[in-house]
Amino acid sequence: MPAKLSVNLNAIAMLRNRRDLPWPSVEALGRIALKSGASGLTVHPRPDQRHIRFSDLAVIRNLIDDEFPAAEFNIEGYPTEEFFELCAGAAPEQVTLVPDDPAQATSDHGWDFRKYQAFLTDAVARLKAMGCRVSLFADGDGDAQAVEIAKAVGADRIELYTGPYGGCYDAPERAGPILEALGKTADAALAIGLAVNAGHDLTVANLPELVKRIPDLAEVSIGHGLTADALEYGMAETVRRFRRACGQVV
Ligand SMILES: CC(=O)[C@@H](O)[C@H](O)COP(=O)(O)O
Ligand SMILES: NCC(=O)COP(=O)(O)O
Repeated sequence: MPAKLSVNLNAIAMLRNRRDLPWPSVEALGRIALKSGASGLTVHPRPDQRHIRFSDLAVIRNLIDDEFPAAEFNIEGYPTEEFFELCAGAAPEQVTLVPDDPAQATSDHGWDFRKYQAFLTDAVARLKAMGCRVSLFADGDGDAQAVEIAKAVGADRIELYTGPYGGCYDAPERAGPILEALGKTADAALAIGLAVNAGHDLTVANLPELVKRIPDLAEVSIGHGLTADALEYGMAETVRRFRRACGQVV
């Protein structure tokens, strides 16, 4: 089965937060994404709420429940008490735990599974008790032992951190070994019954090779590149609408 697409709304929320105005609306754009066949919506609320606000979570939960009951809500973040409370309130189908420092601009590494084994065992158990599927953000460095620890702490899935792969956009000759290491990590996970997600800096250009190397990829979550494309491919019609609003005959 082809990988499912979960649309990450963080970039939309970040644009919205430039002004004290309700647009672009995470609800409206989330609705368009789901109407267009995305299988879920992803958010990564950070403690300073610089992208997704905590109040967005109920809006997205209601959107899914009321209009797209087959879709999934995926919430990503570092497991603080505040994060557990957000998950308890929003009841996401999937939680992806990410080892982010609050000051980090964006996610840039997976868990150190050896160091955080006990911590993750507790966090995963708490989330599973809430009924959430749990995925753990993992470096795609081919470390099979790390993947075994991800399984041992009770996770259902890992999410491969694809930032270094996405970073090869201007030097595709560097992508081969990075893709192979991601593939080896996925092979190790799938062999022990862990499903595999992937995300970070994925694009229309780099997805085909990724899904070819990892045909059993369960889900990709994509925000930044997808939002950039939405702007680029939506710009022409939008300029025509504004020209009409100016009274121009278009
Ligand atoms: C875990 C991950 O790689 C992404 O979810 C990332 O956190 C996207 O969030 P930002 O768009 O806020 O960088
Ligand atoms: N989990 C990765 C994600 O949700 C989106 O990352 P990006 O496409 O914004 O880099």
